[in-house]
Amino acid sequence: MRGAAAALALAWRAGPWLATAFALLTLAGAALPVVTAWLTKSAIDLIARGAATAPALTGLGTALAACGVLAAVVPQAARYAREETGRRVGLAAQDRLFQAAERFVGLARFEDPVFLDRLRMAQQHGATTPGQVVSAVLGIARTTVTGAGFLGSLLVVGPWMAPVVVCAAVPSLAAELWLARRRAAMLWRIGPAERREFFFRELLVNVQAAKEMRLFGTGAHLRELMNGRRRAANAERGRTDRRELRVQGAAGAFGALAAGGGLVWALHAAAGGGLTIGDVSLFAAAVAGVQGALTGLAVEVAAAHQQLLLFGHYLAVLGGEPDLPVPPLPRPAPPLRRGVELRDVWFRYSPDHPWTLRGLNLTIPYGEAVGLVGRNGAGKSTLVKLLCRMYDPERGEILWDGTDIRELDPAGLRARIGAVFQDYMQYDMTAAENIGLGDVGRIGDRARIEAAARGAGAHGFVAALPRGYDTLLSRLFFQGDDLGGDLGGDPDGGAGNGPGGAPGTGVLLSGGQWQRLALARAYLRGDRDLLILDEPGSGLDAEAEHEIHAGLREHRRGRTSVLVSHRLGTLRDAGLLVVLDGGRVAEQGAHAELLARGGLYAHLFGLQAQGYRTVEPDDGDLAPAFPPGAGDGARADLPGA
Ligand SMILES: Nc1ncnc2c1ncn2[C@@H]1O[C@H](COP(=O)(O)OP(=O)(O)OP(=O)(O)O)[C@@H](O)[C@H]1O
Repeated sequence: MRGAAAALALAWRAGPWLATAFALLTLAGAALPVVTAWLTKSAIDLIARGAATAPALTGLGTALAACGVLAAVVPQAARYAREETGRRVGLAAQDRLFQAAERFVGLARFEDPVFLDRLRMAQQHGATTPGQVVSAVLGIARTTVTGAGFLGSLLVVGPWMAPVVVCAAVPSLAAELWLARRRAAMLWRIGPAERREFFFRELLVNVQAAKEMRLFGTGAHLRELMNGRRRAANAERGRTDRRELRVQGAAGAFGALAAGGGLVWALHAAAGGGLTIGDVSLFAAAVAGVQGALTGLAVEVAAAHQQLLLFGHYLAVLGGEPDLPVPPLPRPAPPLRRGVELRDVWFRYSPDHPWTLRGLNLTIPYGEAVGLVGRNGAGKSTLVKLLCRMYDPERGEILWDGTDIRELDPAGLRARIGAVFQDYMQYDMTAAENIGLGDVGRIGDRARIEAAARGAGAHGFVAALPRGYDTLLSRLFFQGDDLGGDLGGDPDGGAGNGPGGAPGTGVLLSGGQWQRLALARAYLRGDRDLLILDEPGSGLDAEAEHEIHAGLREHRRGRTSVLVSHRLGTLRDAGLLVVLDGGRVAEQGAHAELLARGGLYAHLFGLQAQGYRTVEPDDGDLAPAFPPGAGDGARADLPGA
């Protein structure tokens, strides 16, 4: 009932007038068959009794014709009202669903397969169920009106037949409800297989996957994995369909036998003079009408029941518990004045995963450029995500100027942070939008976007694109064929970039160019209190890396920032270098201090520097160019020096 009320409320809010019109048209359509049957009976009886006068026949004929016209028009109008209601409800339901998904503060929900299955069901059924429930409720009302009308007629013509016909339909109703529950359970059961099938389906047409698929010849293998999921899901669906066939067939045959028996009685009664010919016509229409109505009722109730069971997933997502606790009245995140401190932070991605951070203690002082270093898997990106509160530590705390970030408004905290993630996004949108999404409040501010692009070394190649900043960075769509319009929009309002204003194709960027755009996106938020850059230069050529890190050094001066990089040369002048190992801070200090200490940093730095040596081993210099403790003497050989 809660689901039905929620679905109906959604439909009502989406368009009260439309919903009312839909209801009235449906009820009018329901009354028409009963009125038509009575008019037909009256006409037949008048003619059979020889009492038909011309005006009476004209009146009845005109009324029947009017019913015919209405019967032709009303269902069309009702269908339009239903479709329009469905469209509006679909939009409202989709918007509410994605708002709800956005309300989850962190990332954990999106890594939980049960939640993802539920989200898929919610997406599939959230948009359509409310419209279908409205249809079903009105369908129930329609069949009830039609059924009640015919049942009344049956009571007049053959009173004992009415309960028989009703009882004959009861098994059908019970069977439909049982089947609906089984079908909803089956859809939930096959959800994971269908989600995997969807994954393989997307993979098979994904341009990035296409390269490896062609080279490694994995297409057939992946296709088989996809088909296997479809076969398994089809087998379950087939089993359900066969069960429905058996159960519905038996219930239908039972009802038909009852109706057939009644018809035999009516024919005998008419032959014996107990019923008029008009009565027989009305009786046949009434039996068919009541049975049709009851079967329709069973189907509508069952469909609504099934939809509501599935709609439960939509409501579960909407009313889902927050993934990370937020106090009812969170404090606004204040401007950073002292720094961010991680105190004895323990974190693992779930209780099934090993600890990623194990009692990590670290202070990021205000105004300091911090460099974060460590082997693959040491936990650097995890630390970055915790700083943005994508997850909460299981033990310990993260303090923003002394306040636990769990007490702060998450949106307010994030508004104070600018970041480039290691797995940054490449949006299939225009270059301006790709940068502007860093700060949607300024997405139309072309001057700021250009300034951010210049800072990230992206302005040159963006300006040289066919439509400059308005060039679509995608080959998935045509430029200018978007009915909804671009977010950042062309200030001149131009449409396509093809010849004659026709839609043109977009452009693809290189890996390093994408990376510079991601950096520009972060620069658009460059005035934020904390700047986090996770491997911002990994795809850049040597020249670009040098140029960008010089810009970054300038940008980070006096700002609180964390830069993660494996290219240790780019971090050497960070005020504080922090080395992570085994989920803890293994060492920290300035470059020279760490080299002198001869620990992990010195080891990694030495290995990397060896690769940049200009002196060949044959020259007698077999030792690493930067042995532990070599200090600044070897600096000249390193890029970014
Ligand atoms: N979303 C996740 N779910 C489960 N485990 C994860 C997740 N993300 C990372 N991990 C695990 O956490 C550990 C630390 O990963 P993280 O990405 O923080 O390392 P990193 O230091 O940034 O490594 P790299 O230098 O390779 O980027 C790894 O063992 C990884 O498998």
